[in-house]
Parts: sequence; structure tokens; C-alpha cells
Amino acid sequence: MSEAPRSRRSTPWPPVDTESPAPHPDAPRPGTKLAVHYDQCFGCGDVEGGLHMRSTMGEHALVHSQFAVTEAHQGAPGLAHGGLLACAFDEALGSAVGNLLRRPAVTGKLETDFLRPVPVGSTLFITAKVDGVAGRKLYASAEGRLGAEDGSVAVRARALFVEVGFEHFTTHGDPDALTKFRQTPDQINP
Ligand SMILES: CCCCC/C=C\C/C=C\C/C=C\C/C=C\CCCC(=O)SCCNC(=O)CCNC(=O)[C@H](O)C(C)(C)COP(=O)(O)OP(=O)(O)OC[C@H]1O[C@@H](n2cnc3c(N)ncnc32)[C@H](O)[C@@H]1OP(=O)(O)O
Repeated sequence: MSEAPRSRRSTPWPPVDTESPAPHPDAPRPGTKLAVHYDQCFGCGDVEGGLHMRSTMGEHALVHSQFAVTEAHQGAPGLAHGGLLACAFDEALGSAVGNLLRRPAVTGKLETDFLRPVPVGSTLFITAKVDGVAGRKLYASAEGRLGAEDGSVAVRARALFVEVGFEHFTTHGDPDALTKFRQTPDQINP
């Protein structure tokens, strides 16, 4: 297979002027295995058919996540579903934003470039970083490599997260959201 294009993007990133993301003083140290943020999360929780992703804080404010693609994640025969790949990147990007900045945020916009097929049985090694901050707008990007940290780039993604108050989750989701976040072992306390 020929090399995937380095980039298919034409718009600048971040799309607005931003400040450099200053990691929170309590951001996990490099090498820390990151906590599940909610045990019913489809991305990282212990959910049947979920993605069961695990993430680790790396050097240089990078967050490393792995997504092991199983038969439960197929779109075409033998290949990962693109929507689930997008989900994996939402999780990896959200983990970078949440853990580095420790600011509660939701995904406002998520873009994905699918550059190579991702087969069942493969593991996608995703590296995510926060690119810039503009008030409540938090910009992050990631790339996913096949089979190893230095494998071929199969997927790239970038996202805008918007900072919200914790009442976002209780008002729009579950009134007991804060209790449920806290009940998740090791999660960062809201
Ligand atoms: C889940 C996290 C729990 C928190 C725990 C905290 C720490 C835990 C640590 C780690 C966490 C680890 C992992 C997390 C992993 C995964 C996370 C999954 C995340 C999700 O799965 S999350 C679900 C999907 N997500 C939604 O369910 C959002 C629905 N949505 C809304 O709730 C509103 O839409 C909202 C709040 C986004 C904005 O609403 P709003 O009224 O507050 O603010 P407003 O509209 O003014 O936007 C403010 C500025 O963002 C610009 N802006 C907004 N959207 C834009 C877009 N699409 N494109 C371009 N710009 C956009 C505006 O243009 C404006 O820009 P400006 O200020 O310059 O005018």
C-alpha cells in the first residue's frame, strides 16, 4: 500500500488564536496510568462491547491510549467501524483535555481523517495532546498508529472541547451525575 497522505487538511489548527495549554499543577506525572473517568463510559468503562480503552500520561504532555479492535467493533467485515474509531479518538482527546487541564469539558466538534483500514485484531496506539486554549474553548489533536507506537498512521483527529460547569452533567444528564463520577474508583474528583 502506498504511503498515506501526510495531511488532507486545509484549515489552520487551532482555527482561532489560542494560548499555550499550561498543564494543571495536579496533572498526573509522566508514566501515570490514568483513571477511568466514569465506570459506565463506553470508551473507558467496564461496559460490555465497549472500547475498554486505557490511557497513560506520557512525556511532553502527551497522553497515550490504546484501542484493541475486536469483532464487536466491526463496520465492514474484519474492519473497525469508523464511528467507533471516532469514539476512540473522542475518548483519547477527552482524556488529554481532562487530565492535563483538569477542566470539565464536553466535545463540541470532532473531526476524523481515516487514512488506512484498521483491522479486527489490531491495536490502535493513539497519542493525543492539547494544542491551545481560548477561554472556554480547548483544542486538541491526536493520531493513531497501527500495531505499535511507531506504526503506520491510520487515523488522525482533532477536536474542540468546551469547558462546562459540573451542573452541565446534573442538569442535562443524571441528577446523580456527581455522585456517580465520585463512585468510580480512582476517578478525578469533581
Ligand atoms: C466527561 C467529562 C467529565 C468531567 C470530569 C472532569 C475531569 C475528568 C478527567 C478526565 C476525563 C477523561 C476522559 C474524558 C473522555 C471522554 C470525554 C467524552 C466527551 C463526550 O462525549 S461529551 C458528549 C458529546 N458532546 C455534547 O454532548 C456537547 C453538547 N453541546 C453542548 O452542550 C453545547 O453546545 C456546548 C456546551 C458544547 C456549548 O454550549 P454553550 O451554550 O455552553 O456555549 P456556546 O454555544 O456559546 O459555545 C462556546 C464557544 O464554543 C464555540 N463552539 C461550540 N460548539 C462549536 C462547534 N461545534 N464548532 C465551533 N465552535 C463551537 C462557540 O462558537 C463559542 O465560541 P465563542 O465563545 O468564541 O463565541
